[in-house]
Amino acid sequence: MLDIQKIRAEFPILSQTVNGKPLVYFDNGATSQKPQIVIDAIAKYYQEINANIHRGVHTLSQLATDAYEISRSKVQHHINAKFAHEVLFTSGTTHGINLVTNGFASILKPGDEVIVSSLEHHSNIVPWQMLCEKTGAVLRVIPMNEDGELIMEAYEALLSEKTKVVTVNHISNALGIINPVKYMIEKAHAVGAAVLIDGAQAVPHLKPDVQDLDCDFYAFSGHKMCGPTGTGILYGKEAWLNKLPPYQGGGEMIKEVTFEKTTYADLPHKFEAGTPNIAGGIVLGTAIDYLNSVGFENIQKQEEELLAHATKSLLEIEGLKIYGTGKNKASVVSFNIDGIHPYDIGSIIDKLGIAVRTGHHCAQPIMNFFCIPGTIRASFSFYNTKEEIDLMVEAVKKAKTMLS
Ligand SMILES: Cc1ncc(COP(=O)(O)O)c(CNc2co[nH]c2=O)c1O
Repeated sequence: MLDIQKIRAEFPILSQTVNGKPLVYFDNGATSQKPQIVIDAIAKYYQEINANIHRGVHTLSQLATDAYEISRSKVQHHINAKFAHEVLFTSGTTHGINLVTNGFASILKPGDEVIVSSLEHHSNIVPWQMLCEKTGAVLRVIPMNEDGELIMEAYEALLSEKTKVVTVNHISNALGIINPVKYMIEKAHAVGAAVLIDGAQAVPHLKPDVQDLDCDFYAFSGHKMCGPTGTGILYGKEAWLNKLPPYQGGGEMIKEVTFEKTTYADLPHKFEAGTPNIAGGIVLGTAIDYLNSVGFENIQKQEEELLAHATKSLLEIEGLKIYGTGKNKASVVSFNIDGIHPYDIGSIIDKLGIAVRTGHHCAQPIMNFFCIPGTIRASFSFYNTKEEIDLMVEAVKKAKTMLS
């Protein structure tokens, strides 16, 4: 059982006031808040071991290199990757997905098919559209139902020998729907397709096991899981990463450079050109240690209670509709109130200290499906409380009264 007040005391920002009111931070789907141990780790790096990594002969460089590679190893064990060199540091989910689509530009042929889902964030749609435009491959879309769930029968009907890639998010950022990714991966592999899982919204809530999932790629961002912005991970099966060409050219990613020919470094460095976000990569490991110290079972229990309380309380408001009513959900509630634009609700409750996100959440196809301009999205983390949800519900009622 989590001691929530003790947890909250570890997050300095949670004691902030906004517009003269206590901050109620319900935009965790956009980025999570950071515990003091993560904040301190960044300062500690720059105070004690800051140096460039991997080629320095001096002690500080070795200390920084060791810390960076220890963090890589922490990520490897956290996601249960077979090898540390299957774990690539990126600047975030978007970077990781683009690294993969860049690689497939030399693999896909005209007529090949890429399957995406209708629940995707733009970061897992646009790179694939760009890839299809470049290669003549065709994008296919898995439809969703009114509950915001992907229609598996339609997915299986889309699969064929033409399918070369299936890419889907583990959890939808706009609706909170948890997709049956293990099942989808099995079906994709049965036709010989590779699978990328966009884990951006999953890693704050669960520990992905990439070997159990058997996904070929798994991308996520550090900033969504109590880590620094500008950090992320792309996991790729060794065989796939050895097949893909480098994403960027430069220092670090080479074995030998001559004007006649350059040979590339082995994994993971082939995909890690230039000076990386050293502090961010090291502190991502600190964030992972922190979440594991809280315990994902505890996190999931707390967030399930928050989701249930928010869903029940919001539905007591007349004219309120929740989008994403499927049974398997993470702690996200997207909703609207009849006749009121989400932006108007969001901006009024902000004056009362309530931080939610309104709009299309970089998931415009979902909004088009529901024929809405956007939603009000409240996304909870383990450090939020039922009392905060009650404050949000009261604020929404006040906003509704003002706007009706
Ligand atoms: C499912 C999903 N995929 C990819 C991304 C891109 O991650 P980035 O590269 O770290 O930006 C996001 C960011 N989602 C959100 C960012 O702000 N509000 C959101 O819901 C996401 O939710």
